[in-house]
Order: sequence, then structure tokens, then C-alpha cells
Amino acid sequence: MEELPIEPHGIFWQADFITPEHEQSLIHIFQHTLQWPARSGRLSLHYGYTFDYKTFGVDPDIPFKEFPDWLQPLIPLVDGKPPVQVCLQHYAPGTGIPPHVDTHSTYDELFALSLGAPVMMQFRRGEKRVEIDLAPRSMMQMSGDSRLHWTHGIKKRKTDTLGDGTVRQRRDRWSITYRWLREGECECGNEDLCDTAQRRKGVEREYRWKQASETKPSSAGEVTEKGVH
Ligand SMILES: O=C(O)CCC(=O)C(=O)O
Ligand SMILES: [Fe+2]
Repeated sequence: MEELPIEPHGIFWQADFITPEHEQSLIHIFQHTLQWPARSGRLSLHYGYTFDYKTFGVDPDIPFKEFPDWLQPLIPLVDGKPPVQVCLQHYAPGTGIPPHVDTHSTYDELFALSLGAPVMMQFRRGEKRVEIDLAPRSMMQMSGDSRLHWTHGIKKRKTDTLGDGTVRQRRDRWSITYRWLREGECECGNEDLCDTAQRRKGVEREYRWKQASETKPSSAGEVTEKGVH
């Protein structure tokens, strides 16, 4: 894979990860053999451990689901290891995914394979916005800054405007995201985006407040002030 020479840093790319024929056979399976949830919006099917939308981690109560036959040849290995969690998503035209970072504390490596129609993904950091055209059959890896310090999302809309001003209609798109579990804690320290940094900040805040109230019984005004910071 090659790193894209852009900001955000850390996006690695492999065009044509599979052939158009292979892609068509997968889309046929997605459309005709899989049971999708009966609702509108972005739809997800989970393999391996299941993503838990309450904790944004893996759901410990749902047993590991074996990867189906069609998924086996599409599994990337990191240091020889397959992902623990694979999510197939269907985006009908007009659907998207809100800007987010995949949970720092739970996941380490992150890959995404795009199938079907292309779509623009937006990366954001502060005021910065970078649009990346996710071409079908491309495999993307988000690592480093792109993984930890920028959010990524897909706007809910029916068209995308390309760099040259062309307006492109959205069509059905599928993505397969692959996640590996993090060993140890995330040390990125980004208090806006990292749940580990946020937890540590919370622990420290509570600890300081507790220490202050234990060692120096103070007026209600002071306690309130310490509680806020
Ligand atoms: O659809 C994609 O390419 C990416 C989806 C995504 O960001 C996610 O599932 O966390
Ligand atoms: Fe994501």
C-alpha cells in the first residue's frame, strides 16, 4: 500500500484491490443472499465480534461470528493477524455516516474496502476539511494522524461535487471495514477525540477535586469552583 501524499497524513491506499468481476459477484451476494435490517439509512452487518453502538467497542455478549466464504479472500492481515471485527455496510443514495473517529481505546488498525459507487469522504480537523474520493475496489488504511487526529464522515446527500465542479449522482455503495483490537492504551493524548485521553482527564479531575476537599475543607464556593475545572 502507498501513503497518499496529502494531509491528513497516514492514509495508505491500494487501488484495484479486487477485479471488477469479483466486485460484481460480491454485489450480487450482497443484494440477493444477505438479510439486511429492514429500515432506511445506512445498514450494517457484522462479522467476527460485533460492534456495540452503546459503548463503541466490541459487544462482549455476542459470540464471534465466523467470516462467511465470500469474505475470506477479502481479509487483510496486519502482522500476519486477521481483524477481530468486520463490518459490511450498505449506503443507499442519500445516506451517510456522521463525522467520527473509530474508538481509540478499543481499536488499533483500521482498513476500509469500497465497493459499488464512489463517494466523497470528508476528513476534518479543527477548521480543516479534506475530501477524499473513495473509488470502488480501493482498500484504504487509516493510520497515524488520519486515524487519531482527524474525524471522517460521509455527508448525507444525493450528489457529490468533484474537484473540477462536476456534480456526480450518488448510487449504491458498500464498504467493508476491518478493525483490530488495540493492545495497551492509546497514548495520543487528544482530549477532543480520544476516549482514553478523556477518561484520564476525567479521573485526574475527580482525583484533584477529591484531594482538595479531603485535605482542605473549604467553603462551598471553592468546592464548586474546583468541581467545574
Ligand atoms: O464506509 C466507509 O468507507 C467507512 C465507514 C466508517 O467510517 C466506519 O464504519 O467507521
Ligand atoms: Fe469510521
